[in-house]
Amino acid sequence: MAPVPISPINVGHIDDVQELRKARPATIPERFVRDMTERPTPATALQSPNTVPIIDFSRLVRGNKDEYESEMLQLTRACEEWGFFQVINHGIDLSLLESIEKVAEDFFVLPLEEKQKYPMLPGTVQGYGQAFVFSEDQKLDWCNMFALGLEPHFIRVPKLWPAKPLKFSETVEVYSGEVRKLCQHLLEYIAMTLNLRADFFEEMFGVAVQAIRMNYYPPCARPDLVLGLSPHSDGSALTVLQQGKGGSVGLQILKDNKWMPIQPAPNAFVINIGDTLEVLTNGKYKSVEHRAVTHKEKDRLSIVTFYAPSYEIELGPIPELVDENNPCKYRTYNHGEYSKHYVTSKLQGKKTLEFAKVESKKPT
Ligand SMILES: COC(=O)C(/C=C/C1=C(C)CCCC1(C)C)=C/O[C@H]1C=C(C)C(=O)O1
Ligand SMILES: O=C(O)CCC(=O)C(=O)O
Ligand SMILES: [Fe+2]
Repeated sequence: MAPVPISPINVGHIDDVQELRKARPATIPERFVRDMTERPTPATALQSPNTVPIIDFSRLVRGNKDEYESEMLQLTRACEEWGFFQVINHGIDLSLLESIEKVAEDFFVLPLEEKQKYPMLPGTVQGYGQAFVFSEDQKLDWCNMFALGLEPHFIRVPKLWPAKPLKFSETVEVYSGEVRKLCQHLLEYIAMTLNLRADFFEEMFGVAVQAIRMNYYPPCARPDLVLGLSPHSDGSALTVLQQGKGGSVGLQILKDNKWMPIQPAPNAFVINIGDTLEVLTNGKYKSVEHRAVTHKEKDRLSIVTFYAPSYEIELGPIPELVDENNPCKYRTYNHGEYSKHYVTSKLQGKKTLEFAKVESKKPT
């Protein structure tokens, strides 16, 4: 008997949102219209746009004793209470931030046929398209994505690196090298806020996995009905997000059970703690749920770097961070398996982290 083909995932037809925007249909296609409970919150019900803590990186690196100590306190508070912070004076050349934004914009404005030379196939996470779609009846995000695995090199898929715009690959390489160093330094300071050795994470992570994802959100005639990106927490250890200049305010985080918009500080990166740090710190530092909303007239671009341990490592709560007041909440698992679980599950709040939770003991 002929081998039975493994059934491909049937995701149905996925409309490209930039093309939809150009066609301006009279109504938003049903697959993008969210159920009432999922729709963006009316502005009046949002948490006021309180700014997430701002960390002045230059004060950590070369501040005097007082500056260093107050910045470290701020960093601790950010990781414990917010799971999000913005980093200013990060030392990465602003011209590089402009260049990555420019090549990303130039990529997204290419004709659809050109972008579709690099398809993100159903069930995969690299290339151009929509990730995390696994069925025909799943709601779609009002977003076009382009994602590439970067480090270690074996996760690269060379045929997905675009030929146009000409400077795309070169710019991604230089930018990612700088963001990688920033992640390494931030993790050193984060380790020290936990009374761990500065090189603790660097040593544990091995050759860290790094990926880049560019998200483009065209304007939407009915931003009240759709989501730019479904609520989720990131599977990474750290995520570094650059928001395009002049775009709408689109990122929202779940703070005290209410959605709060994040107003980007000029030339800053938004950093968030991913699931992996939540597990390693036994929940002391939180990976916070976030989503993106769209705007009636403005588009928005975000350039996101995921930084995570090598797939080989086994991880679980750091023993120093577990005690009778903070009992072990997560099991030990292989990070490669978690990554696989993450990229094969739909974005659904913090659901993917259930993979790592220790089953709660039933009262006897
Ligand atoms: C669309 O992709 C993602 O959202 C994403 C995937 C990142 C990855 C690649 C694009 C290439 C292969 C590596 C990796 C899975 C990291 C999110 O990344 C999160 C999820 C995990 C797990 C993680 O480490 O970052
Ligand atoms: O575009 C944004 O602001 C959010 C992006 C994001 O959360 C992600 O890519 O994981
Ligand atoms: Fe995210």
